[in-house]
Amino acid sequence: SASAEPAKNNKQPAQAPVTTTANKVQENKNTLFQYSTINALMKGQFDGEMTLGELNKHGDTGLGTFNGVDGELTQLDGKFYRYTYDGKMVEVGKDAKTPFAVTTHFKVTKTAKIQPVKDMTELNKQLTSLITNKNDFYAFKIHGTFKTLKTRSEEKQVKPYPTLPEVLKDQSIFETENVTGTLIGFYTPNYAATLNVPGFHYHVISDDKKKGGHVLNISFDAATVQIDEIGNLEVKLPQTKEFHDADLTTVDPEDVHKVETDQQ
Ligand SMILES: C[C@H](O)[C@](C)(O)C(=O)O
Ligand SMILES: [Zn+2]
Repeated sequence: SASAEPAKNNKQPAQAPVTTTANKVQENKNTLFQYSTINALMKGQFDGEMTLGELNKHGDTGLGTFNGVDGELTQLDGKFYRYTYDGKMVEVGKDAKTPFAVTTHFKVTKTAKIQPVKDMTELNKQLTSLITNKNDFYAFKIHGTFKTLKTRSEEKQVKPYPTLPEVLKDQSIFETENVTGTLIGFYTPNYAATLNVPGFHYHVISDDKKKGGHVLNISFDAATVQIDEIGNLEVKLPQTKEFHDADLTTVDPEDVHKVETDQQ
């Protein structure tokens, strides 16, 4: 018999899924990629497997450190720089490895005016007022002339590695004035404090690529901040024995706060 005509599908076409603006925004939000976790770094896991070349696939703007915690890592426009223990800024090739770094393909979702900032507490307060979703992650970029800048770096360690707080007891500190450059910052919600530095974490690099490091304090006149609201987090977990064997729940976020901020 003649093959029956396929039954007319007289059903209405399936309704397109209703997407709320939130979902729509969610789909378009950026991703933060990080290798390893701050708790692993705090416990002295200073040798990662991830190369900067690999990291670069996940972002063009970021911060972190190098294996052996050999100085401060700042990534700007897809290039990596090390601010060394003795205060030199050197560009680093893509074969170098990192035990902890965060990066994103920086995408400006909003810009805002920042009023004069007398210290980091003030900067954090102003950026907090610009954070619309406190449980999202954020990346920031501020290009300007920093009236005062206090940064740190640390010396390359040898095995058996101490903990990060042990290393940073001997951090080197640099205080400079009138530095023109780019401040790169990340905001991590407190609920993610075992993964990344809770609150704000900034690294800086001068336009002349001579100064930089992990920012302990800063002041500047009015500036414009570029904000990148992040709605996705990708954590690459080290496939190392030390990562698999570690108890990563015993780090006190207060200890992280202490090593990440100005204690002097
Ligand atoms: C050790 C270095 O300063 C790093 C990873 O940027 C940080 O912990 O703040
Ligand atoms: Zn840092």
